[in-house]
Amino acid sequence: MIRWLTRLITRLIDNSKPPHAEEQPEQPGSGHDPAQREKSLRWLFSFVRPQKNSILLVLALSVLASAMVLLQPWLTKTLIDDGLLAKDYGMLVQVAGFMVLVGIFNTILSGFNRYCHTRLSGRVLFALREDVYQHLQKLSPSFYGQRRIGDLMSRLDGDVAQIQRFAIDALFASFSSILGLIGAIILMLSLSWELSLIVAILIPLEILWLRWMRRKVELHTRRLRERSADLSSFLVETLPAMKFIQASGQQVKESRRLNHLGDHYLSQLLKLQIVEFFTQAIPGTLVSVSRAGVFLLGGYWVIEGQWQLGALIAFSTYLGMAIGPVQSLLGLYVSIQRMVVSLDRVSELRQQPVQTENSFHPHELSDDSGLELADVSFRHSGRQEPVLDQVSVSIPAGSKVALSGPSGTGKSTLIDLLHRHYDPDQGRILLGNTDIRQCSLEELRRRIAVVSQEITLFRGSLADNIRYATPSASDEEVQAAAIQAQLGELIAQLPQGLDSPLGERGQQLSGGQKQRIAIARALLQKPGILVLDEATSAVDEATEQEIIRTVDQLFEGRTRILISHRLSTLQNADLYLQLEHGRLSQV
Ligand SMILES: Nc1ncnc2c1ncn2[C@@H]1O[C@H](COP(=O)(O)OP(=O)(O)OP(=O)(O)O)[C@@H](O)[C@H]1O
Repeated sequence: MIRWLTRLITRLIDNSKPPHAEEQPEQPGSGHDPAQREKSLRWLFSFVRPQKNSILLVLALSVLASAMVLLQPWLTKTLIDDGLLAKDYGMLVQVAGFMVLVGIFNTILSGFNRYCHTRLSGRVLFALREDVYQHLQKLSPSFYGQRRIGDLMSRLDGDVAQIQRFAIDALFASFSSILGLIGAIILMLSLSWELSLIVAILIPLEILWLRWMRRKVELHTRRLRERSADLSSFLVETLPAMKFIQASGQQVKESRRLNHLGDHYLSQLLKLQIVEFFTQAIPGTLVSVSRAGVFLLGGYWVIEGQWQLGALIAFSTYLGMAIGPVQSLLGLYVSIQRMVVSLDRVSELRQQPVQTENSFHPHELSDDSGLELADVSFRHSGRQEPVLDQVSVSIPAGSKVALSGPSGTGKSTLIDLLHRHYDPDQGRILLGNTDIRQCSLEELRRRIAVVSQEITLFRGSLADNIRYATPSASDEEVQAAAIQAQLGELIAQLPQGLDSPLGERGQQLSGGQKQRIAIARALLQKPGILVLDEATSAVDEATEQEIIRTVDQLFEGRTRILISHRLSTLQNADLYLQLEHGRLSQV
């Protein structure tokens, strides 16, 4: 069933490229490959399938709701022809009473239907978003280095919601439309088959028109989604940098940029609205013409006494009911185009290759394992020069290593390779005797704690931030790690001590305080290898010496790798390594 549906939709949308496609530079997420689309649609329906029971319930409710809607005009017809015109008071009271009951039942039904529908639709939305987010969690820093965060947000938010709207809302809308259409046609035929022909002429005309317009809708929707991503990117980029913008006196320039982006978005939105207006306007006009035709011909029959007034009123209501579903089905055809744009954009993220896969059968690691780089070469994608060129080094377990080298030479990249954010192009990295590609990623990253220059802090208390990588740590352990990392003074200053909230990204803390939080985090992680990558650059030399003494004391017997441009940080190491021009040498 799902396969049939995905094929049908693929065929509906892929029989031609959008206009001017050849003039457009290929955007990420603007794929037109039918096989790819079918795969994306199958992925989409994999979130709908687990909701089978809820779907059946909502479908059953929709059948009932459609029956209630179809009943109303029939009751009106009975009221007019058998009650009013036949002057039958009993019938009049009976039908009026029944109408009240149907109305109450309809209200209860539609409230319950809406509740079930929202629940189902929300479940699909969150499952979809979670799946994409989980995939994004596996992607390497190079992916994030190339992408605008605002664009990713726009895909995860706006595009996923657009897809969900189609996957659930539009499918139900089409189901009730088909039901309503079938019911209305049967009742119209029973009233007058001659007048029913009018609907039969309308439908092909509308289909032809919409087939022609849908390509334009797709093109303009794609452009609108891109403009929306531009706006999100702007906000994501500038809001966290407000202090810098103020210090540089560039507020007016940034406001102008926002205005400019807003104008682009608005003009694209208006273009889309114009296209959608014409898409709807022609079918709307055809409906008015056909309704007038029914009243002319049917009215003539009533005047001539060949037909009853109630039947004409009921017929024209059913005509409206038949045209409504036809239009919403054709509208669905257009909304598929909108959904496809979003599906392409989200699938493009979902299909980003994961560079470092987790091992299926991870090897055990021991805590006192030495580290070895054997002929390791690595080049960042898009760069000519390798960062590491056949690097080999052996670091015995428990040693203190000083790693230095000019800025931009690849020290942090080397650490990223240890953490498997990337895998070497050539060579192997061994922990103990195990290639780190054969370890569990989680275990590897727990065993190698990296404290870097850029400290990530989240909203939450100081304690929550310290135990981020070790959520099971007790309050006492958190307290001990904080004191060891020289955070005692900060804790004393904060109103609620360790439980004080840090605010967004810890903006109220100094650089040195943030670094000490990161060191406390690493202490709590109890790693076999600790890497301090310029981790103490934001504290004065005396505090730095104090932290390094503490680290040496606490991590005695464990491997420590210190990266710094300050010579004082690198004192008393067992091994001095210098990285330059891709080569690692002992000094
Ligand atoms: N994701 C990436 N994509 C492409 N190139 C990158 C990426 N990350 C880093 N580089 C490049 O790799 C080289 C090494 O960068 P890296 O950050 O490892 O240097 P570093 O020695 O740690 O520098 P610093 O001492 O200034 O922190 C630089 O030329 C940098 O521009």
